[in-house]
Amino acid sequence: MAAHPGGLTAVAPSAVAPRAGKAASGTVSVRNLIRSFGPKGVLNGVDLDIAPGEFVALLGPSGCGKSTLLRALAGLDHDVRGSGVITVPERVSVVFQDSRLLPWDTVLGNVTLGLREHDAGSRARKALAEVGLAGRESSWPHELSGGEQQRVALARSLVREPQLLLADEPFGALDALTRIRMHGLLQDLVAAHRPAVLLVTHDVDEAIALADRIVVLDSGRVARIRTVSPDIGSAADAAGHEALRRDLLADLGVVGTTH
Ligand SMILES: Nc1ncnc2c1ncn2[C@@H]1O[C@H](COP(=O)(O)OP(=O)(O)OP(=O)(O)O)[C@@H](O)[C@H]1O
Repeated sequence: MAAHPGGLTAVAPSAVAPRAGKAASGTVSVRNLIRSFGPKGVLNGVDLDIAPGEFVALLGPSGCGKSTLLRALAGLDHDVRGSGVITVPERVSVVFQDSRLLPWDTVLGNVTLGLREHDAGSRARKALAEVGLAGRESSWPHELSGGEQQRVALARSLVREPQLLLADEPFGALDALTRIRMHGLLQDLVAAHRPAVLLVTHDVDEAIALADRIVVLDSGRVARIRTVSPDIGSAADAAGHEALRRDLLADLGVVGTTH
């Protein structure tokens, strides 16, 4: 196991740094993860496993710690108090709600950013074609719509062939129609590249549409794990879809809601 690039550091003598390592197998494992910002406890003993190629959605009320968990897996937070053990694969990519493209570089430049391989350009062009942006390599980020910018962000993530894709509300800022299109695109990309995925979302329907398993976080702990049947999207299982939706809304404390 190697050290986590994010440096999961303990700053208080009473806190033990979350230990992090890399799993060659591509497995994700979180054990008894505790995290706090100042006096505020955010994650209070999270256990989570994600198998290679598995798609897990993370739902939970606002402020329950979803992004904190994702950031812990990404190794993004520094000077944070906590303890626990995190194991992630070697290659991890992250996408956020905003595309975080560099405004001073072209679409192609953004996708190849940091890639040193001699074939980076051709791989980036292929990734852009996969997300439906062939021919837009020379465009600047400001010339793209919000949905197109998120497509570039997805291409930038996938060109690195991640074993784990961490996605923090990647479609949260998009309109409903673009969002549905992006769901289809993400499904195609995941089927082609087979990364494990952890998707943070507020959207129950998005979670049901995309995930193999849905983890509900509450008060910094895993409150519920629900498996999504592969048939759930089919017309034949409309009742199953509705029942799962109802159960998840109840998990989230939303009762008596049908839509
Ligand atoms: N860097 C930080 N410094 C201080 N407090 C933080 C920091 N990051 C997160 N928090 C706090 O931790 C708690 C959990 O935040 P987090 O963003 O993980 O929640 P979330 O479930 O993703 O919320 P939302 O659904 O609203 O995005 C919040 O109360 C937040 O204010």
